[in-house]
Amino acid sequence: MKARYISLGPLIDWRRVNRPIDWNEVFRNDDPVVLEIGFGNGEYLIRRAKTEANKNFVGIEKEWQSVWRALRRIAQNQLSNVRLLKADARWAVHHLMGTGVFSEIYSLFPCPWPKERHVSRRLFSNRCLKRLNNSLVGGGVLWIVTDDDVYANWIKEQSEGSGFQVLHEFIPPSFGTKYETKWVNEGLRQFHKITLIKKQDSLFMPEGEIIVRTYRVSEFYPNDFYPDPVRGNVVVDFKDFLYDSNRGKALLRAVVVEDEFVQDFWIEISRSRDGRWHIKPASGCGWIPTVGLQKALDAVYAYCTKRSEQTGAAKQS
Ligand SMILES: C[S@@+](CC[C@H](N)C(=O)[O-])C[C@H]1O[C@@H](n2cnc3c(N)ncnc32)[C@H](O)[C@@H]1O
Repeated sequence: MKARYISLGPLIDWRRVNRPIDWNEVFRNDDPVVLEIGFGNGEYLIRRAKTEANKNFVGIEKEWQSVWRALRRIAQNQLSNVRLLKADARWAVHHLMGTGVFSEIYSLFPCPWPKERHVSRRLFSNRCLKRLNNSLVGGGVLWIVTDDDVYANWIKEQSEGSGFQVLHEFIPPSFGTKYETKWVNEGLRQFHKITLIKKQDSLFMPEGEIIVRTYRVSEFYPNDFYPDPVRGNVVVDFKDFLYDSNRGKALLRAVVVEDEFVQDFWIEISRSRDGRWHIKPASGCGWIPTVGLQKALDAVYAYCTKRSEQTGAAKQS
């Protein structure tokens, strides 16, 4: 059987590029750039990229399988005007997108998270809408299609003070995506379309770039290791702790909640050749450099330093 290769070329490795991303540089032209959030299998994104060759298309999606399917479609259609980001949009819109860069942003059937306790997981919160306003060009349009009445009204409420004029209409199916087909098969004949037209800047100040510091401590005491949790705008809880004395390595699991964004990752504390201990987020956990992640590292560092002082003093006395 003939092997099939799918180029990873259209997938942007956002850990290695300058942020915010310079789309003119990425596409090597200054054509308008359109962003789709949560593209799923990418049917609509690819269809538009094929028919609107004078525009560039960027898709964000958090699931690998979806990204993979979209990459396959890009390869099959030999498209050069599409790029994909495998990222959580709740983080990416704040850290990767830049200001005044998109002519249009849209999302088809975003997860409505209907349960009250999951409201914080919804995309298109007031903070997110303000940020999306910033990343649109003047007069740019953000539109969202949903089957969910509650979610449609929630988005309208969230748009308060975001600099958008809001239009609400009902439209028939026309996108041909997996979720549209699913709802049509379940009998739905029309969907909510919320169109937000940028009328003024939202005055939202983007957060600065976070640089994750690696800490060094001279002593490390692994017994009963439990740094204090962090409370406030950012919530950090420390969970499991694993220690391997032979390898001089410990792993501490941290759960960081900041705004609508949750990260669950391991912090590595390892001894280097000079005998000192390094505290850093462990590689391979898919963490993202945020204020919350920095606070988690700060808390571990503060705890290690405090224990080092206490235990050192106890040893001396
Ligand atoms: C209900 S599906 C809709 C998919 C597609 N637009 C369609 O119409 O078939 C929602 C999609 O958004 C993606 N998604 C949900 N939350 C996301 C987030 N925070 N960042 C990026 N993608 C997200 C999901 O992985 C999923 O593919």
